[in-house]
Parts: sequence; C-alpha cells; structure tokens
Amino acid sequence: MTKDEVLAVFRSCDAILEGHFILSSGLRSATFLQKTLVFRQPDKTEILCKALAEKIRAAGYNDITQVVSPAVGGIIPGYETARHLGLPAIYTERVDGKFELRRNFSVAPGEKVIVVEDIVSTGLSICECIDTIKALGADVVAAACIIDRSQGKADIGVPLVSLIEYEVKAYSPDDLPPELAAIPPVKPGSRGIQGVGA
Ligand SMILES: O=P(O)(O)OC[C@H]1O[C@H](OP(=O)(O)OP(=O)(O)O)[C@H](O)[C@@H]1O
Ligand SMILES: O=C(O)c1cc(=O)[nH]c(=O)[nH]1
Ligand SMILES: [Mg+2]
Repeated sequence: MTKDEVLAVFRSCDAILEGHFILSSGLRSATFLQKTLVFRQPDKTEILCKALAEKIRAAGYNDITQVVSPAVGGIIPGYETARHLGLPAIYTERVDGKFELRRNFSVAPGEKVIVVEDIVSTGLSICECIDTIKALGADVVAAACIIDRSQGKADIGVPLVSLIEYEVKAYSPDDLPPELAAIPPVKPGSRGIQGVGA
C-alpha cells in the first residue's frame, strides 16, 4: 500500500485528529493518529494488516512462529497481522506499569517471534515489549507497525518493518509553540492510566 492509501484509510475513519495531545512518551503533538477508529472497522483493519503481513513476508521473516504485541493499541493489529501470517498472536500488558505476559501466554526459549505494534513514535513502548519478550528467552527477530511516526529514526534494536512512515512533529512540554499551549491537552492512550501503567 502507498502512504496515500494508508492515510486515506485513516482519513475515511476520521482517525487523524487535530488538537493538543499528550503522547505515550509524554511529548506533545498537534496531531494524533487515533488508530482505534480504524481498528473498530474489521474490513479496514484487514486491508492494513494484510498489507503489513505481506511486507513482513517480503522482508524474509518466514521462520517466525508467533506474533507478540504491546497492549492495548497493539492487540488488534497484532492479531489481524498474525491471521494473515497464519500464526498465533499474544500480547504483553502492563502490571504496575511494566509489560508482562499473562493469561497463560508464553514464548519458548529461542522461539523466533515478531513484535507487532500499531504506532511507533519514540519507540519506547515497542522497546519495553521487546525487552520483556527477550527476558523470557525468545528471539525477537524483528518488529513491525502500521505507522512509524519517527520516520525510521526510532532505534529499537531490531529491524522495524513499517507499513508507512509519517513524520508528525512532537514537542517537549516545556517547549510548546504558543498555538499548542493555548489548547488544553488530552491524553488518549492507556500508559499512566491508574491501574494500567506508569
Ligand atoms: O513509540 P512510543 O513513544 O512509545 O509511542 C507509541 C505508543 O503509544 C501508544 O500507546 P499508549 O501507551 O498511548 O497506549 P495504548 O496502547 O493504549 O494506545 C501506541 O499504541 C504505541 O504503543
Ligand atoms: O505517541 C503516541 O502515543 C501516539 C501517537 C499517535 O499518533 N497515535 C497513538 O495512538 N499514539
Ligand atoms: Mg500502545
């Protein structure tokens, strides 16, 4: 899929929001890709994740046996991408702020897995998931995401296959442009929500 085609899917779901957003990393942005408005539509999610699965295969990752995703945002694209790869899908979730595998999910020592995420901004969340899975002994051969907001700049320690790169400016809270500072910020994601994660 081209960048325009992927963004057209997001636009068709009114999923490109404008305002003042607190990102998972704590950075601020005037644009938020509200992926959940895409993922609520199975047909649109299928189109994106089928294309991502094809890119993963084309990149040569043909010996992976499981897909792992960071909750919450990664769960649906992880599952749908795994469906097109013919693989099982599991997810890490935050317990006291730290990603864990729960619900009798497991990875085997040396098992080759790919981590599938929705959006990569700084890469912090996907790195936390990768570290959790590596600590359990699995071999994280690569990661994948629908949209890489870092435009390939996030260093996550393994190759990242993104469906598209789409750079969106992000600012430190101490260094906001006046037009952003004038809007009360909202935080759409789950990191730091009480009982979910620090
Ligand atoms: O690359 P990063 O700087 O970590 O930002 C991207 C992360 O932000 C969102 O998660 P968030 O923690 O907001 O919660 P969610 O998964 O519930 O959407 C998104 O799902 C990614 O996991
Ligand atoms: O950095 C984030 O937290 C983030 C950015 C974005 O556009 N969409 C999203 O779900 N998370
Ligand atoms: Mg997330």
